Amino acid sequence: MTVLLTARQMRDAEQAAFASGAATGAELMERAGEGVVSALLNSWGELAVVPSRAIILCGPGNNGGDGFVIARLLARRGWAVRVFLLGQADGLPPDARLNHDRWCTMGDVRRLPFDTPPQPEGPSGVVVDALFGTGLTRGLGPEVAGVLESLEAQGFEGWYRVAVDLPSGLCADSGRRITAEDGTTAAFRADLTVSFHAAKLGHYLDEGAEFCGALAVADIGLSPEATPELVRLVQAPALPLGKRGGHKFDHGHALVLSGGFGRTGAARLAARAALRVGAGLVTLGVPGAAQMEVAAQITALMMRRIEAADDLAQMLEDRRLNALCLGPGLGADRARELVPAALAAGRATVLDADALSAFSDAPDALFSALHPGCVLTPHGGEFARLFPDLSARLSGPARRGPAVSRVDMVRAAAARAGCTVLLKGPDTVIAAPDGDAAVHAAVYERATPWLATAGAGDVLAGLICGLMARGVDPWRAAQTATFLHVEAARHHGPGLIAEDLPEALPAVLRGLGA
Ligand SMILES: NC(=O)C1=CN([C@@H]2O[C@H](COP(=O)(O)OP(=O)(O)OC[C@H]3O[C@@H](n4cnc5c(N)ncnc54)[C@H](OP(=O)(O)O)[C@@H]3O)[C@@H](O)[C@H]2O)[C@@H](O)CC1
Ligand SMILES: Nc1ncnc2c1ncn2[C@@H]1O[C@H](COP(=O)(O)OP(=O)(O)O)[C@@H](O)[C@H]1O
Ligand SMILES: [K+]
Repeated sequence: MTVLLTARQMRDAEQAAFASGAATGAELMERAGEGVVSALLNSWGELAVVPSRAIILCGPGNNGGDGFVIARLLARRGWAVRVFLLGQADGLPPDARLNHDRWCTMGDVRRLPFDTPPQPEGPSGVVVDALFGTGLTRGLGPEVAGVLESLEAQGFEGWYRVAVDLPSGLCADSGRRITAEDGTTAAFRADLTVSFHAAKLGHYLDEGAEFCGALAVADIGLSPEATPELVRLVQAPALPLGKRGGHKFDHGHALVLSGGFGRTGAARLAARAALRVGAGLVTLGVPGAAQMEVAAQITALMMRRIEAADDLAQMLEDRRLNALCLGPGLGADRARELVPAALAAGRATVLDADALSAFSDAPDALFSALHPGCVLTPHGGEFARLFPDLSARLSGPARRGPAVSRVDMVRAAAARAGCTVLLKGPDTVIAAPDGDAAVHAAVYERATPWLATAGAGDVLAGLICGLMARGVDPWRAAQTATFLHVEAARHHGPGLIAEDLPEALPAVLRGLGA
């Protein structure tokens, strides 16, 4: 399992290595520097062949210490290396000071902010940002911002930009830029970020991936963690997806509630996704006025007339209907009518879109009716309507590092709602009420910008519902559906519209050996 760490968890891993005698700080720093050098040589093969030049910006902590190691290793390979230090050598922590002093036997150290900004001194080379890593406590002031700006000036176009551990200015826990006292949010924009031991949450959440460029994680010989609060990175389905034979009723019967005439498309998309992901049967619950419209559009899907809460309650007397999806295209009035009846039936239930927004005036009434078999799938706007206080903490400026993150807020939301909450976005965060959290990030090699298309969220709700109909618990269904959703988008590629997602699933499932 791949996990994403906070700055604190990373420090704990380091301390555990010290306590067990597995490594010293100087050894870890040496391996960190080696990791950066080998990652940059791997990323840009020409640099491994012909020595190039580097400008290395070192900060006042151990991130700066890594920079001095990198300077030494590159100079040994014949590179022309210029080193700059923010602050005084006297103030460096011991391991960073040691590497500063070793570098000083090979070359000089200039002071930051620049007396005279560095010149490119050649058409290409590498700028290394070793200013701040996991120890960033506040925003970059105007002087550091000026330094970063000077390295984006004319002449540096052909230079690669590498961040050590994290781009300076970016929070390790949240992926948000920390705001300085003057209100600015400067951060280093990297082509490649090389982190150590395990990726941090900030590499995947929020603006993280945008500023990291590409991400490499170097092994520095620390042991895997065993703390319970770790956040998992979703990189595969949470369970095998093959069907083990049996009757259609052995794979569950999902019920997707549709909106009225002219508004049935969203529910039909969700229902088709539920069927494609393997639910044995899927029925659309449709108001009378929309029956003709739906009947003209469906074949394998079934349809039942559901006008009011009583109809739904009566239908749910059939225990074979084991998973519900309400929200896509449902309409606010119908949502207020049907959601309480659906929740009272105690089935596995996905609430999305209108089924969430309809309760923005009375979220507590919704929360008290929810049960652990539910999954809420808000996008950012729906999340803000149900959890305005939590959303506000994410939208205001982050003035201190580490800053509050999407994971913190979705965990709080899941605890409040008493069920699984999935906050959608390129960085989707899923949390269970017991504090378990997972991130699925459609970034780096999994970027799927074409998923930002109308109806994509309806398909996701249907996938979760379909998996729950198959008996998958909400926590694993939410993660697996998110993974399949992005896999389907990747399989289809540009030009994707929501209708394509269910149709791409067979190939995706086949590729996964289902
Ligand atoms: N943990 C590990 O296992 C390993 C860690 N390693 C490396 O260590 C890095 C963490 O080192 P670190 O803890 O010394 O923190 P770092 O990021 O260098 O900064 C702290 C300094 O910056 C200062 N400061 C903060 N914000 C500021 C601002 N805006 N403007 C100005 N100053 C600011 C802050 O000052 P203070 O807040 O105390 O006033 C303090 O002096 C980690 O990212 C990785 O690269 C590797 O060697 C391998 C193993
Ligand atoms: N840029 C993006 N990269 C990856 N996934 C995205 C991106 N933008 C949106 N998505 C995903 O697409 C879906 C959009 O859902 P939603 O906002 O509810 O839209 P709709 O209501 O139109 O269906 C979510 O699953 C979200 O995670
Ligand atoms: K850095």
